[in-house]
Amino acid sequence: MTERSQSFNSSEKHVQVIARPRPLSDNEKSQNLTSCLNVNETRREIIVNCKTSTTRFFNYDHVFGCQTRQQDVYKTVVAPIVDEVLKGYSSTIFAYGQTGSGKTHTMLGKFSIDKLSKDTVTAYMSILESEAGIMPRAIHHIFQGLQRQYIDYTVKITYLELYNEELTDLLADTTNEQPEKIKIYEDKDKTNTIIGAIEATCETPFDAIKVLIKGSQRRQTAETLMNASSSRSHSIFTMNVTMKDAQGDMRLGKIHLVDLAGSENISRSGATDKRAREAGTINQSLLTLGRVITALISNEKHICYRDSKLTRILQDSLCGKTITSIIITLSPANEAETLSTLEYGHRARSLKIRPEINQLSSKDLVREYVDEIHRLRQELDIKREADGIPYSQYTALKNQMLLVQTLSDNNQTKLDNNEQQIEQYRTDIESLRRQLITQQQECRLDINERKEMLALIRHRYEELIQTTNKALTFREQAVNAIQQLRLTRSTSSSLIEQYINDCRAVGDTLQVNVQRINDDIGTMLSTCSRSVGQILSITTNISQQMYILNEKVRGVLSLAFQNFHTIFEELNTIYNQFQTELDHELRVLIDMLAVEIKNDENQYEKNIEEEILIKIKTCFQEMSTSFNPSTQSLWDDLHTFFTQRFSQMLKNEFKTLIQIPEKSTDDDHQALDLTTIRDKWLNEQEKLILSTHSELEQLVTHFIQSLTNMNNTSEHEKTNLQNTTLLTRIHDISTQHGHQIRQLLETKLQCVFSQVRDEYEQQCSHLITNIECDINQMNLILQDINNKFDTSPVAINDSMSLLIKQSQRIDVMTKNLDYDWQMFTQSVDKFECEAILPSPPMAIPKTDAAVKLEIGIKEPQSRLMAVENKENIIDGNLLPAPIPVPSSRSAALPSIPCRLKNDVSLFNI
Ligand SMILES: Nc1ncnc2c1ncn2[C@@H]1O[C@H](COP(=O)(O)OP(=O)(O)OP(=O)(O)O)[C@@H](O)[C@H]1O
Repeated sequence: MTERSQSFNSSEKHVQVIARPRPLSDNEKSQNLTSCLNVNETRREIIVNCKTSTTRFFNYDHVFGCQTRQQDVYKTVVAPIVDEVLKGYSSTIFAYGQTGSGKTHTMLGKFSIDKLSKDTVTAYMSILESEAGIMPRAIHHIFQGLQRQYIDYTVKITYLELYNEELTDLLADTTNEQPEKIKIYEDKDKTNTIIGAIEATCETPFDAIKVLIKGSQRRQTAETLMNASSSRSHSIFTMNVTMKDAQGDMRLGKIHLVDLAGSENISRSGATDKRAREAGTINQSLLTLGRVITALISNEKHICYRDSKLTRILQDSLCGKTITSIIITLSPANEAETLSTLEYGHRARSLKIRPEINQLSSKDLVREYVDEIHRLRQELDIKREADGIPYSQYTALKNQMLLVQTLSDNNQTKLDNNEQQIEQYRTDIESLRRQLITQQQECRLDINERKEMLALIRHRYEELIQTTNKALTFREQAVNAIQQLRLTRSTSSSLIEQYINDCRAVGDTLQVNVQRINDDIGTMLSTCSRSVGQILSITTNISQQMYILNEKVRGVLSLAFQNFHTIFEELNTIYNQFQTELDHELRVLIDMLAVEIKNDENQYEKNIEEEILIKIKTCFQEMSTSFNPSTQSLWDDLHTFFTQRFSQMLKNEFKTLIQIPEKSTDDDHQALDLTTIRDKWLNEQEKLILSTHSELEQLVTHFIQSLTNMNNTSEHEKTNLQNTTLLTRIHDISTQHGHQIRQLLETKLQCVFSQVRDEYEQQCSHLITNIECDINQMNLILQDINNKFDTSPVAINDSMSLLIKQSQRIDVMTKNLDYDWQMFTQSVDKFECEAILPSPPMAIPKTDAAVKLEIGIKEPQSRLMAVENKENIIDGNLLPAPIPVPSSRSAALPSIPCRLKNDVSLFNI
């Protein structure tokens, strides 16, 4: 047999006592208090480790550990009792213990009042939460059982508070200023009935929960030192359940859930004055309860129920027909109170009970009602007698009553007759009722569904209301925010307008400034472009000037070269003339010698003749040899001299020209001393001419010396006649022609140099003037640009960059000019090398005397065959030695005029 089923079927039982200690609170832990309890749940035993006395052991019907969950307490202790209530038993569950030991926690639990007050459905759902106590769980359990087991039921709840021996209806309307006084009425059966208390009829568990919430909120609490929210009152939550099963049997179930006030004594709780009274009263009630329990245990005749309202209300619960349980709650840190509570519980456990089911059939009910009517009549008689009604009247009344009774008896017969009819009707009604019940059940199910739906809708509605409230709050906040925004916007818009105006003003100023700057830049740009144009025109001008100069230089050079050519032609002519004359004289001499030789032919032996012929031939050969190199050397010297002079002259001239603009551009502050340069140049030219003159003289002297050497060589041949004559002739010729050559050269050179000098002077002065003019112009432009930059600092950067670009371009142009000049110089050098060299002397034509001399020489030669030298005699012509020319130049040596004409392009710059 299970624990649940075995509990109340036996005839006699004792009051169930359950012990439930709570864990140490944070406050107790902070005070380093320790638990005096040990719990053995299996053996249902509590061990108290007493500090002052020996260890105490207590056994109960159930013992829970301090960590036992609410649902386990309910399941173990309360659920079996509720099952019995649903069968029609009455039951009472007390929570007994000192303040703060956990009575309210066990009975109501952390069934948050705030939570409950807000949302009933949520509260109801939280019944099954871990911290919910016995009351909400019992409500849920009872309604579940009723819906499952019975076809009809009513649940009525009363919720009373006993405070200071004053009963308060916790379900009464608080707005009613004069609430109805609650009285306890005791009938002749010594049964106490409470009159004036509201019985809340609950159709659904939600209604019951609502009632519980309402009562709990009203429950009066007071603060003591021992518990911050101590309950100083007893609360009695009663559920009366009338159940009707399918057979029509009625059952009356009843459950009292009693949360007693703290059981502590006054001194230890610290209560004083009013609180002391409260505490005293509390203890008095509990003492009475204890005394009642003791009396019941001792089977005393007189049980002092009437000593307190608590015992009067709970009289039927204590008298034995009710299933009674006491849950003793324990504070483990308080040894004395714990012991007191444990002893109280232990004593209560001896209380015997014989629970009876409260089941009534319809006949029993009718009989009960008839008995009740009879009892009431008797009471009325006694009352009337007590109130002094005259007996005659009473007799008359009694007769009347007897008459009524007779009539009643008659009627009773009729009634009995009718009763059968009624019984018949009842059977019919019963069958109808069954049908109705079936329909009702269906409807109930439907209603339940609808109720659940309604509950859900209500839940949703409440949520909606909450949301709407939130939305309204939010709307208000939004409206406020919008108003603030509007305010801010109006403030901001004025500020923004002001700001825009300021910006516009600044913009206008900026525009004006930008316009001015643009104008300045435009002016500067136009100035710069003008300057650039001017610089370009200057550059072009310089280029033109350079080109003109170049052309002029080329003309001068051409003229000079023509002059030199003429001079060389003349010199060549002179040379030819001299050569012819010399040749002529030599031939004359040879003829003379030949005549003399013929005359002396007889005087000399053949051997001597041959010897003399050899000697003569050698002599002429040497003469010729010594003469030709001399003349060749002379031409070489002349060529070198002219080449050097002319080249140097040209270089100096152009360098001077080029240095002038360079100087002027590099240093604007240095004045050009062109006159000094020019004078210097002229002096140098004069010096050159003088040195040329002296060198020419030296050359002529050298020439004469060469001829003298020739003479000496001739003398050396010991042919006095020949030598003397030849020497004399040669000397004469040399003197005469050397003088002529010298004079001619001097004249021509002076003429050429003066011409060249004049031309150069003119061109240079003209060119320098132009360049000076251009430079001045450029300086002016630069000055102008500088002034512009000074007045318009904004455009400095652009103009500077432009200027830098211009100066870079000028640099480039200068470099180009320099490069062109170098090219030009190189071209001139090349030209000099190619053009200044005189053309080689032409072959000397043979004269008759020469031919004769040659034949005269050749004949003995052919005879002798020993002394013939073929190198210098080719095809019978006597050739002069070739002019030594450097090999590098010999490859390209065209005639001077042709070269000048063809190479004009070389001088283009
Ligand atoms: N078994 C338990 N487990 C955890 N906490 C508990 C337990 N019993 C009680 N408490 C806690 O102890 C404190 C006091 O409990 P409770 O208010 O129920 O005591 P009480 O006996 O009803 O006091 P009073 O007589 O003053 O009303 C509460 O904070 C409660 O949550």
